Amino acid sequence: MAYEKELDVALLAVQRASILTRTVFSSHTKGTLTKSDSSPVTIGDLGAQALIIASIKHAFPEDEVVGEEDADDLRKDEQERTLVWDLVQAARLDDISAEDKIGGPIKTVDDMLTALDSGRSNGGNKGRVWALDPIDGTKGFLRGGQYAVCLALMVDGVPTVGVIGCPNLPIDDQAPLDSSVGADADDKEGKGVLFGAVKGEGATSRPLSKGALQGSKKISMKAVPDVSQASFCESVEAGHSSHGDNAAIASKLGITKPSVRMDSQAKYASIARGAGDVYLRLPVNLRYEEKIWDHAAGVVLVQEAGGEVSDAWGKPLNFGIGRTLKENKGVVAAPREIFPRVIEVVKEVLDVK
Ligand SMILES: Nc1ncnc2c1ncn2[C@@H]1O[C@H](COP(=O)(O)OS(=O)(=O)O)[C@@H](OP(=O)(O)O)[C@H]1O
Ligand SMILES: [Mg+2]
Ligand SMILES: [Mg+2]
Ligand SMILES: [Mg+2]
Repeated sequence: MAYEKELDVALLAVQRASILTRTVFSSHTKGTLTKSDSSPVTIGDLGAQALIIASIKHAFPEDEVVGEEDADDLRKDEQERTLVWDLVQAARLDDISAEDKIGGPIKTVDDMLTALDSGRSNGGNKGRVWALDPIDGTKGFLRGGQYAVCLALMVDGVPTVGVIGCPNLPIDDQAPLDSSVGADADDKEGKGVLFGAVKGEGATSRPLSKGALQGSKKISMKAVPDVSQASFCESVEAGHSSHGDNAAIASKLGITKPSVRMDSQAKYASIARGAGDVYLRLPVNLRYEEKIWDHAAGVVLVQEAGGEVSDAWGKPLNFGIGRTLKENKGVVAAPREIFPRVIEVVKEVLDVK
């Protein structure tokens, strides 16, 4: 299979980082700081980024990484640095050969900071670049909702390998998708899914474990013969996606089921496994540039599960022009057969604004 080693390393790296994020999710100490754009970042985001970049750099030293976070805060704040270091040391896969494939534990605090700081690539459309969101849906992570650990390899600007760890999603791909999935989520028994996909090779899900990779199953989007029966997912935060426009689109499509609101790329994963059908992310503020790490892994998953993804005007997402999708506004994802109808209605709603 193409990109077999890349997929293997990405799955193990995300699995190990999820051990760390789960520790923080269930702890009172989340070490939350506020970033310059007033969004939150926690010791979970920082620790997960350090672990994943260390894994990638061990297996593929020449590859570049576009990561959401950096080490600036930890270099200044000794208390926060110690909290993250303790977490990073404790997060280990309990299968030694799996742990070896991703380089084993990070050796020193300096190595941790170097790894965390190695996600500053500007991306582009040449060569191999990983897009990393160590915790996507940080607000959901803090609120007790869905969050996801997301990693994608882009080759010449094209998302090619995508891995998403969702510690709070039910393992069962067919579990019904309703508002309870997005709210008051937990990572207890029966929860925790690791999704993977390679361009041209299909998409899979398996339980998130603490050891070697186990039991993968092929996933695919659900057939939707009647678009009015579709269910759609959207962001929890009204500032990230226009709930009003999303509702107008659903209504024009004849959809009567209420939307399922959940944080993070768990939305892409949920439609890719056929639990939901459509993901609508209509822009609220046209000046906002979507970040490549918020979409790259989810896009591979949906495409490989039988879906299509574009921006709100039906334009393909361009991942090869830097750290953001500056040529695109909004995101729409749906099964291939109903995608043209969904985009038609999205455009109608946007045109009358
Ligand atoms: N204004 C605006 N518009 C659109 N998107 C934004 C905006 N501000 C932030 N972000 C990004 O949204 C990421 C989380 O997206 P979600 O779909 O999970 O949103 S939500 O948490 O359900 O509200 C979130 O990712 P994380 O920071 O990784 O949590 C942000 O990168
Ligand atoms: Mg994100
Ligand atoms: Mg994030
Ligand atoms: Mg963030």
